[in-house]
Amino acid sequence: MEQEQGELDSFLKWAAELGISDSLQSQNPSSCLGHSVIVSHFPHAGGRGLAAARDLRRGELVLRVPKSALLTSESVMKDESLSLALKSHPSLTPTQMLTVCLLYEINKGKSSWWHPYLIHLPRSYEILAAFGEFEVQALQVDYAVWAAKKAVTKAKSQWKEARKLMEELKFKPKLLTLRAWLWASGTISSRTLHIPWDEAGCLCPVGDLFNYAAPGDEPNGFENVDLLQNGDAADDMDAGQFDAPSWRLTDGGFEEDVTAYCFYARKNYKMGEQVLLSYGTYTNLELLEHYGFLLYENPNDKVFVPLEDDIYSSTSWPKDSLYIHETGKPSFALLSALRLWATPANQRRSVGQLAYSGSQLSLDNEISIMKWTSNNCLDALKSLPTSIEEDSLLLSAIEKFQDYDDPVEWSKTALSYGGEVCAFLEAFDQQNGKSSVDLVLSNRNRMLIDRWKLAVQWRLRYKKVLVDCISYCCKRINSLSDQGVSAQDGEHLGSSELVTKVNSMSIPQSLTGS
Ligand SMILES: C[S@@+](CC[C@H](N)C(=O)[O-])C[C@H]1O[C@@H](n2cnc3c(N)ncnc32)[C@H](O)[C@@H]1O
Repeated sequence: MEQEQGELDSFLKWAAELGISDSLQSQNPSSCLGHSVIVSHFPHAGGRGLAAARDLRRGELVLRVPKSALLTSESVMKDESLSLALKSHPSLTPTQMLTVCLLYEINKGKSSWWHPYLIHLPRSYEILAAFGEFEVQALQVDYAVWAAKKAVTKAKSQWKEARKLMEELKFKPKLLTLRAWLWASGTISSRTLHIPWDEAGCLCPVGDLFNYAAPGDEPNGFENVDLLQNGDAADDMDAGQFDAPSWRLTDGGFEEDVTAYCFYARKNYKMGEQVLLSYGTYTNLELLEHYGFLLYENPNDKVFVPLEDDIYSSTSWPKDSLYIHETGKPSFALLSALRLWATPANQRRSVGQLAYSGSQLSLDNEISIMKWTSNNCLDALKSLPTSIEEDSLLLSAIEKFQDYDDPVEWSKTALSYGGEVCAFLEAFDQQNGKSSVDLVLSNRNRMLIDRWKLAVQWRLRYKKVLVDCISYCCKRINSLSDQGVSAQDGEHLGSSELVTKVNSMSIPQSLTGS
């Protein structure tokens, strides 16, 4: 513990020497922090992060990192032999190049200029590309499994393409492995910030200690520079957003006039509160893919359910706009597409304009699409191998495993759960070639458990949104039926049947955050 603190202190001193500072007025030579922010620990919101060192006002500059302190391909390539070697591999992407640059610096060990920074990087990452087959399958939902497989395959092929260059650069054998590549690309994916001169972005000492909060919580109109390294600007198709001015979603960016990366408080903070940064607008699957975590409450989450082919073909809305919001409400485009689809084909043209503008077409039409949507969500839930209750139990079991210090106790408890827990232990033993009892406490094994937990959390969030959607549809059906016009008996019956089913699907408190 003392050693850790000592290393952190020398890192902050090194950073101060490079001109990194959280103060515009005074420069403290022994630490770059202390005036606006300090390093702190937030076990339930990202682990290590930055806390307000005093009350901060929204818009205040909280950290400045000069360009000369940024680790970019350009800055690492000041090394001539690396620069020459990279030039002979022009087909590598900017991100592959930055990944090689990072490993190149790691390969130098203590002699790397960035050594004081590099030793504070996390040991491992939980991004999708690092998922093993077991964790991939634990996601259960087809499109998530597909995204994870794609991420794994992409990482492998990028590593293979870069291997020759890394051999030419005489990397230590350990740094030539896929595992080292996954670590380096995890670092790049989860920590780089946007810079205008390199699409791979930069690693920003100290600036990469800000944890994430989704954009949208702070009052509208906070304008600042952009930092959308992996992300896209909000592309939600909901009503009211079409004409929204493209106000920026982030709170930090590279500023040419001061040649530095600057970070601002996105809202007022009380002393001790965690100062958060918005890296961009992400769904939970995207957060998992790029950053290796997800949010219990993510206003930007989107859930997709399988739709019939003729729904897609009866509308011009893009497929990725047909989703369900975190609240359970179908997206604007999904409602519009369903309203059109539920209209007889020969009448669609006449109601098209109304449907695309987001209007309800008729009570009958609205009730039928609500009913269809709730049934479709129920079918999607039933098609998954485990229920919400089972996932909740499994999650609490995984949480218990994470707390165990005694491997024998761990494995005894694990075996008593059966099902997916036993399958995990088997997969785990196969991967390690040893018994899980011997290995359970190692960091690597804790990491496997962490990834499995994330997969279960993700699918549980998915299921909860479907349940909320069913609830939403039921309420709509009942309120439309209460309007008294055109509601058919069967429909009311159907909706209460759905409500009963919905009520029986409980959501664990740990996940709802309540
Ligand atoms: C730029 S780093 C932030 C600093 C990081 N916590 C550290 O210790 O170096 C981004 C990583 O922090 C973690 N993180 C950031 N925000 C988070 C949040 N709201 N919840 C959970 N983990 C978060 C994720 O592991 C993510 O990949």
